[in-house]
Amino acid sequence: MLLLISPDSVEEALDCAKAAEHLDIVDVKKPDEGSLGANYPWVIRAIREAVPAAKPVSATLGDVPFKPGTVAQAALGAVVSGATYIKVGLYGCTTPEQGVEVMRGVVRAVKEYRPEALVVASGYADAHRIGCVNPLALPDIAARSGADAAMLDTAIKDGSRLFDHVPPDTCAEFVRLAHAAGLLAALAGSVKEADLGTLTGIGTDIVGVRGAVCEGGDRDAGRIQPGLVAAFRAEMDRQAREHAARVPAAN
Ligand SMILES: O=C[C@H](O)COP(=O)(O)O
Repeated sequence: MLLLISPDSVEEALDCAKAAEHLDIVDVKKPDEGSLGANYPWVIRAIREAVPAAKPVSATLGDVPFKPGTVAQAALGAVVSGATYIKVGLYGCTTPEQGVEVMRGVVRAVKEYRPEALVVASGYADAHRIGCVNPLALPDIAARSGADAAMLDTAIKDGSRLFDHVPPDTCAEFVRLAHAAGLLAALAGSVKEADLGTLTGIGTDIVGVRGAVCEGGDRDAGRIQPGLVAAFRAEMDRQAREHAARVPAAN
């Protein structure tokens, strides 16, 4: 399982760089503009320069409306700025067809510029609270649009967590559907160390985290702490070892 950490500024990205050996993807966002809030192109560029070249930089395009042209143009902005994972929060899409239309535009904009970049279609575990597409529709939306990964995060960061809205069995089904379609499966939403055993067990490819590695567990007021990133990674590695010992045939 890969660890994606979401700094909100160049300063926090430098803290991530100090813990670079413990993380896999640096995910640029602007949490004060929403759960998948988009940051400025110059911040993406500066963060790309601040973290080791071997670590991919991801950028979120925002909790986007159903405006496929607008979102495709934003996607090009993110990839030109140096991101090689492009994450789209399908906030304003109420049907799978709308999601596919938005994602097709993003995939074309990104892949025409940088074919090896990965496109991530993200839905929301608490979709029922905001009226957007069902979490289990995401793997199909991602596959039909040519994206590389399907993801879930929480839209409303009020302390409720991924498993409060999408229980582990349903997350397992999400991962199964993504893998059956040849996609990576990414999960996030106030994930804590205690969730890592379950996330490992169901075969999650990428876990996205912010609050759990911020001072005081506070994703808004707290800053990312390199020591917390290292501790989170140590627990991930411990869970991976335990899982491998339990299910040797799968490894
Ligand atoms: O993509 C990952 C998210 O930023 C997760 O943030 P969170 O752990 O604070 O919910």
